[in-house]
Amino acid sequence: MAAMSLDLATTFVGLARRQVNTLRARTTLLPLVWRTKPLCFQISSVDVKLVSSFTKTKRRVRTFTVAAATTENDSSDVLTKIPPDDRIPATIITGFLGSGKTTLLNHILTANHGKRIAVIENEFGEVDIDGSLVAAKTTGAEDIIMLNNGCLCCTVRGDLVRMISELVAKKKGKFDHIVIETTGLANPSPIIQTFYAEDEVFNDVKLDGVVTLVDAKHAGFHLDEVKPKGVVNEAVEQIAYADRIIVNKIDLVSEREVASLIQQIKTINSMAHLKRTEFGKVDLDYVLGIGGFDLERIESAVNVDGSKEDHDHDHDHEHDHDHDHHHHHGEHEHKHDHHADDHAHHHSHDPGVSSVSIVCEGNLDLEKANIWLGTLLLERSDDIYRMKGLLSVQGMNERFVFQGVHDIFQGSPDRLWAPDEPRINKIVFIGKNLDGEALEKGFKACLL
Ligand SMILES: Nc1nc2c(ncn2[C@@H]2O[C@H](COP(=O)(O)OP(=O)(O)OP(=O)(O)O)[C@@H](O)[C@H]2O)c(=O)[nH]1
Repeated sequence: MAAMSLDLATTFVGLARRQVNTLRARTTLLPLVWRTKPLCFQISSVDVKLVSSFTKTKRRVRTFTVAAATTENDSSDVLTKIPPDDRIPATIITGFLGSGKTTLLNHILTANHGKRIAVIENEFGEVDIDGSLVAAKTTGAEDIIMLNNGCLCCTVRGDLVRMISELVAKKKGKFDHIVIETTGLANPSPIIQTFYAEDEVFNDVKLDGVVTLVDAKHAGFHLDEVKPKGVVNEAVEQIAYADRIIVNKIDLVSEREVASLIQQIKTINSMAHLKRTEFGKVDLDYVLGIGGFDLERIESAVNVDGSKEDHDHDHDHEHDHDHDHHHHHGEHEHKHDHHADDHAHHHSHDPGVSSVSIVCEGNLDLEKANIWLGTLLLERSDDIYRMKGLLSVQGMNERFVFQGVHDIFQGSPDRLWAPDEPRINKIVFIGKNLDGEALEKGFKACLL
């Protein structure tokens, strides 16, 4: 048991916001509570359970808490008992039209991984399921369900909830993983939010990750496409929400084109791991069981020191791979990356969506950090697509980790800081119209 016994300042920040466009319009009051408890902490997404249960109340109050396993007296509303997270993992496969989603799905279904997979495929209109999913017959995927009367991100979210609930009710124990293939025009955000906002889903299924296929030949065109005001560029959104990006169809383009595309992708999303491939051929553990929304895996996402491009051992390239060119220590935002070769691209794609990293040593004043982050969510949660962070809070012996998708926020103490470990805070934001300098300034103002 950790010896320290702190009950750090508890700050409430009232947040009111308009919900994202695709969800019901609503006003939300969000008290943000950070606390540490003296006993061993368990990281869990249970705090989101708290979130989702609150969404049922008329005045939608959400409590973001540190969840800790403790039997200590506690009169606050902080959740203190965490059940083990044995929910069924679900993976969203997204990507623009023709990028290779079904090809990847076939690869997953035919690969030898021992997992029993239930598939939910979302296609517009009539489709020949056996035709598109050639692997369906041969692999005996536990269940293949079609959603073909609309797009998952728009009209059929309710259907998705029903299907998942039905799958769980009828087949629980008969499959190990759910894979959902979206249409090529889907915006992943409302699909992601379904996993948190709907109790029927949340109780039994946890979102494992968002895998985005990118067509190496055509993606540049779609990313650069200027949409009318207020219309999202789906290709950009699909990359922005990804945990894993697969740059597919590299057989159709030159190395230089791939490198340039990768650079462009990284300005949008510096958090995701990225792989280049042909016909969706990636290791299965690259796409399944990735824990993209797990607090215990925050570190790999916020670690901006190394390249996030993963290389298969059998896939050697002689050229320079255009690894991350992140600016460290929070000095700049990624959208103005000054890599000479690729400079032109950074100003051509939707300039609104980018990644900002802040890396900064020091201890945070809890109250200030609470207010800063709370206010940021209050004012900007529509624009903040995803965020992940690892913080050093004054007086707290553990690292504090958090992740968020728009106004959904999970935070928890993580492992103890090692005695000689530098107290380095790391945060990555992905979103629209992010002002890297302002974010860094706001963050630094919270340091002691
Ligand atoms: N040359 C080449 N073709 C590919 C590759 N991956 C997939 N394809 C082909 O590209 C076409 C589209 O692939 P799909 O897997 O159907 O793409 P999708 O994203 O599911 O397509 P939609 O459902 O229409 O959005 C198919 O003919 C595939 O065989 C690749 O790496 N290289």
